[in-house]
Amino acid sequence: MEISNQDVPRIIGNGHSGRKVYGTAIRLVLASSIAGYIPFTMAHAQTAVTPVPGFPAPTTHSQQAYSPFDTFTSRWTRADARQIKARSDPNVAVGANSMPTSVTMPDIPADFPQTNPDVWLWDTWTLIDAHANQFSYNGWEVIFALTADPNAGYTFDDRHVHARISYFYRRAGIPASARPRNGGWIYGGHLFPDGASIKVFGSTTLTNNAEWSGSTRLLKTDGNEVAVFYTALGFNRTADGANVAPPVAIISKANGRIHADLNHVWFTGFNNHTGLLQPDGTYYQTGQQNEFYSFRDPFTFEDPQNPGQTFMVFEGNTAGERGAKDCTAADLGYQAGDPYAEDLDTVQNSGATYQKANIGLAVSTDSSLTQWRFLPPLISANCVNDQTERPQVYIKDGKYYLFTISHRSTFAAGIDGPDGVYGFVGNGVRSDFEPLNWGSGLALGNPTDLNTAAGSDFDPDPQQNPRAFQAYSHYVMPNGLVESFIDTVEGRRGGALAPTVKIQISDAITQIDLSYGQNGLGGYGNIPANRHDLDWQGFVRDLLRSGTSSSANVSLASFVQQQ
Ligand SMILES: OC[C@H]1O[C@@](CO)(OC[C@@]2(O[C@H]3O[C@H](CO)[C@@H](O)[C@H](O)[C@H]3O)O[C@H](CO)[C@@H](O)[C@@H]2O)[C@@H](O)[C@@H]1O
Repeated sequence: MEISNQDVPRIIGNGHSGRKVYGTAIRLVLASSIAGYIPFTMAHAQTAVTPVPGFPAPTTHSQQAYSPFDTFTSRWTRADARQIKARSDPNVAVGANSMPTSVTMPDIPADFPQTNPDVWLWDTWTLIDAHANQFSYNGWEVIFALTADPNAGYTFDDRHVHARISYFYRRAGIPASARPRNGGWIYGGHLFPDGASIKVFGSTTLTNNAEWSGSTRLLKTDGNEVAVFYTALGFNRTADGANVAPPVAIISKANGRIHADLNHVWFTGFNNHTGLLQPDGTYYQTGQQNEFYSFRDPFTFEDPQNPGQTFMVFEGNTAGERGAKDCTAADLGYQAGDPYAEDLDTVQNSGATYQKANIGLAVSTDSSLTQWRFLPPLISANCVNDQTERPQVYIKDGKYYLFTISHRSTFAAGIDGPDGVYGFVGNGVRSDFEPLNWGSGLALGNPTDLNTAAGSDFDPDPQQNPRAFQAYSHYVMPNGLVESFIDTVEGRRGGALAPTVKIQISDAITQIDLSYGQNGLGGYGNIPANRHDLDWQGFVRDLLRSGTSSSANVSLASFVQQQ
């Protein structure tokens, strides 16, 4: 039986709470199914999803767009997240709608190169404009990364409380095949002057502070002023590293200027750091509500559907007391009569109420981007996952993708999935987002046991599964290129840029491009600019005039002459 959109309950359309709603209507197609419960195959928006035997059907998400200022928050439900396992296990998910390999990052070799032997680096991002185009500056590609000192006496896992934002640069326009194996990034040093970022905390007493992720905007594409949006972290710790109070997290901004000559790139400014946002306890959980709260990782952008406004997405948690048993049937997201649905009380008593991530939204209220106002979250993952980190907005073919990274360890009881990048698609910044890839959300995960016929779970046992944590902090770049950093491969710790991979993105489906690089693995740290600032041509003229004839400069010159 088919029902038209007139018959669909008012989850969509202009009548819903008087909200302005964007986009097209949906159709539900009912079909016969297993086990005699209300049978259906969904044909919402574009993706048809058939339930996997033994698993629930995913939640119906219309992809319907709402105004960014609306109160609608989409849900990544338990019914959705259970699709990760349902559709990953080749023993279960055979045939259509399964994803045994299409969302798995290829194996990184254990002999990977360090990006720089003198620094550990992890979360990495690029110099972008308001639409996430990646700019070179005067012929140099520039990246920013969280870094720590491998020789300072702390462990790789304790690096977070010592994190400083650093920058790296390399000549633009040279193909990955002509670069050194480690990508050829030159370490530029810490981005901010020593002692500058702690000023955000004013007179608050701290034992130490750190700089966490992370995005950098070239404010005018024909200028050199940049704004760094980052998370200032303040800690009060005992000598053995225990927090005596919840860390203070302040989403902050500092402005500076980029400079470059024929030999190097450098920055000035960044002396004044402005705190922009701290959680409000209404939409976004505070440290008082939960000492393990997450509030960080700002990413700013302009939305073509709402010209003149600058928005920010960030990582948050649903406000309220830690562990409060207030997940709802909608957070679980099961269809009526689904035999594989869970009981709400059982879920809440499992400890899942400690996992309540969200992706937050804020809007700037001044032209200098120093005043911001919270808007309701875009997505919540109540009773599903505790951390939706480093969110980004990615617009392609008129579709709005929200990508976010998450860990296996932060999924709620009863849900399993790999460390990796998860994604959601809608028709606007605020949408009823459909989790990518058959409702699961998984866009690109680390290799797991589920990729082998013998596998049955995401067991990170290093013997069976030495690459379960091979890479993390994936960032999706123009043209579907995805960069990340190496965490652990066969027990070897990384702190280096991972090989770039490429995903094909088409509506609600993503698939790794195995024709990219060698069997899907491109160059280590292949993070190319897709735009070049206006001085680029002049810079290259100077370069040619200077007679500098290193192989890199010759490659650059020949590349430019082809443009
Ligand atoms: O360094 C803080 C920034 O890093 C992010 C994203 O990578 O948060 C990561 C997080 O740590 C986990 O991920 C690590 C891999 O990067 C892993 O090595 C570690 O074992 C994990 O705990 O850092 C905090 C503090 O540990 C934790 O809550 C996160 O999951 C990003 O969100 C931060 O800005």
